[in-house]
Amino acid sequence: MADDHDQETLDAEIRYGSYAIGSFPREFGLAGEVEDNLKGIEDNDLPRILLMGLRRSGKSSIQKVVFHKMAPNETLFLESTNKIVKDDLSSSSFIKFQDDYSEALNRLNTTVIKAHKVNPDIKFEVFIHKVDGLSDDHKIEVQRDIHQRATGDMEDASLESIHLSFYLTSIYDHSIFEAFSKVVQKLIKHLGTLENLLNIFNSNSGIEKSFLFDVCSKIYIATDSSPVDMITYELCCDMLDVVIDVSCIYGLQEDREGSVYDQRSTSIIQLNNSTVLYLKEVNRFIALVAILRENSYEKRGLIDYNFHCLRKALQQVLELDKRNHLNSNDSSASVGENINDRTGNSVIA
Ligand SMILES: Nc1nc2c(ncn2[C@@H]2O[C@H](COP(=O)(O)OP(=O)(O)OP(=O)(O)O)[C@@H](O)[C@H]2O)c(=O)[nH]1
Repeated sequence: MADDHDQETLDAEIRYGSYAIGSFPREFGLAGEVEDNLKGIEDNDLPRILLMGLRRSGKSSIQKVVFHKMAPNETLFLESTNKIVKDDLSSSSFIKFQDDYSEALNRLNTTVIKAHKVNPDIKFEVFIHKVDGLSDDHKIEVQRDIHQRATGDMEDASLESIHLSFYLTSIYDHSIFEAFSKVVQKLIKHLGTLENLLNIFNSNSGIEKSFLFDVCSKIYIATDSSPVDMITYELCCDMLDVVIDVSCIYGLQEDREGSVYDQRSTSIIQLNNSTVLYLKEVNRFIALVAILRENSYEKRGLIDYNFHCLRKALQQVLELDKRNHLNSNDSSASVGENINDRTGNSVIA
């Protein structure tokens, strides 16, 4: 796919052999465990997210900020990457935000058409990146324009069936985490079940909003069915940061042994606006973070009990997925189906 493009203007790289391993940097001490978890699953079976975009469009920065906790301003010193690797699985496309994005749109169009020919099941996610310098009105205008032009190009090529999803992103706020969350959620087979479980938990516990977080990356892999607003998501991300940071400082033994996040990880933070943040460990990689009103928190025993039931149910779903996958050798399934199966099994569990 990349062979036909000019290396100066198109850089396609596989950043992650698998989402799971990529999302747990080794310094976090979990990569080995994830690898153990994935034993028995062929490398070829793992889902891949391919980041593509023009030179300096921000691909390395996104990877570093989302998965390696790099501070956004440190990305200013990142050097250009010169690798090009071809791959035909699940794909994400990144458009660098610039005044004239015609070149990026042309590249997007060519890439999508070629990739679709190779594999009609590829999902395309377009990140309109570096929008931090734009006003809110301008952002909407740019998104509408890019959406119209990109889908118009697809129609001209008689490929109306290709669905492009668009996200406005920046590494300087939580928009990149939110966008990545939505991309990853499309790869989760049992998303509906997870969502239902969270709905039941919320309604029986007086909780307003709850998220299942991939602890290391702060991507949320599922939430209840009420709409997500950015402020709530940011608050939950901050809660997770606080818990991990405090654990890093006070939770490790003197020889720095042990994990900063384990089954004892739990935290309640009461804010001065009658809101309570509630965090609990679900498994080695996933945490539940919920928001509730102070008066609902009076029934803490009930919430803890409901969480206990939720945790068991979530673990069953994740375990079931993993077992199903390991038992399934159906090589005839479409790539899209495989991606979903795999992710539900091993990537998130
Ligand atoms: N304002 C702003 N700058 C960004 C954002 N994301 C990345 N950048 C900057 O864009 C520049 C290029 O980022 P890289 O991550 O190196 O881009 P790349 O696409 O990996 O570049 P190549 O490896 O050359 O293809 C860096 O100076 C980043 O700090 C963003 O969301 N907003």
